[in-house]
Amino acid sequence: MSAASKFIASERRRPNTTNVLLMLSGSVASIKAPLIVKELLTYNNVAIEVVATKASLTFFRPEDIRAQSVNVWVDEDEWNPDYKIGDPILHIELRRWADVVLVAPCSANTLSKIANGTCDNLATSLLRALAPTTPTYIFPAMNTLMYEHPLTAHHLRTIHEIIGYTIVGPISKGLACGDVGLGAMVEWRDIVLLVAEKFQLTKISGGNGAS
Ligand SMILES: CC(C)(CO)[C@@H](O)C(=O)NCCC(=O)N/C=C\S
Repeated sequence: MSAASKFIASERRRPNTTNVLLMLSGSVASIKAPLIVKELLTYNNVAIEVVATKASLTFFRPEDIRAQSVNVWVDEDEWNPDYKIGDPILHIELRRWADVVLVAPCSANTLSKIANGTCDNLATSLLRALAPTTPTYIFPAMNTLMYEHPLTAHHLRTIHEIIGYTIVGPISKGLACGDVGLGAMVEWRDIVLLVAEKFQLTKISGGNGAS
């Protein structure tokens, strides 16, 4: 039984739940992924599925997310040798399931793929099949020199104007290579707050409230 056949959107929907699809790409900022997941799970009625590009796996440990009972889907989960017509297709099922998509972080490479309609992995295939009506937030994260490259502005303009994605950040701060400048992903807490506000999420009550 392939991993993909385990995910059928219609079987995964729960009433009054916000389905958050977190997409990770090959920016160092993917180190923040477990923190984003952990914080999202402090809210009521939130379900999370994570889609990781191959390059993003350099920066975080999937078990740090799977340990929180959240799936981390990778390219290998999409197709398997016994695929047959009629089997569920993972990027389609995940696209059907998502109420909101966060590309956090969005690397220069994934940004380029999105802007050009390239769909050569699970993440970009999902975005390529996504309805423009699904709120999608792009969080660029790259070195300043990459961010200031003319193609970055072109790609950002394209995905905003043609597809309608919302671009959030980047911000200026210390970068992975020691540079300080524009290109850092917005703070992971602010990513969660954006979703919480947009979907009027409420914090799970109880506990010592120290979260
Ligand atoms: C890595 C992190 C999250 C630490 O706070 C922040 O610097 C950031 O988003 N950087 C953008 C990615 C980066 O730095 N790229 C690599 C070469 S500079």
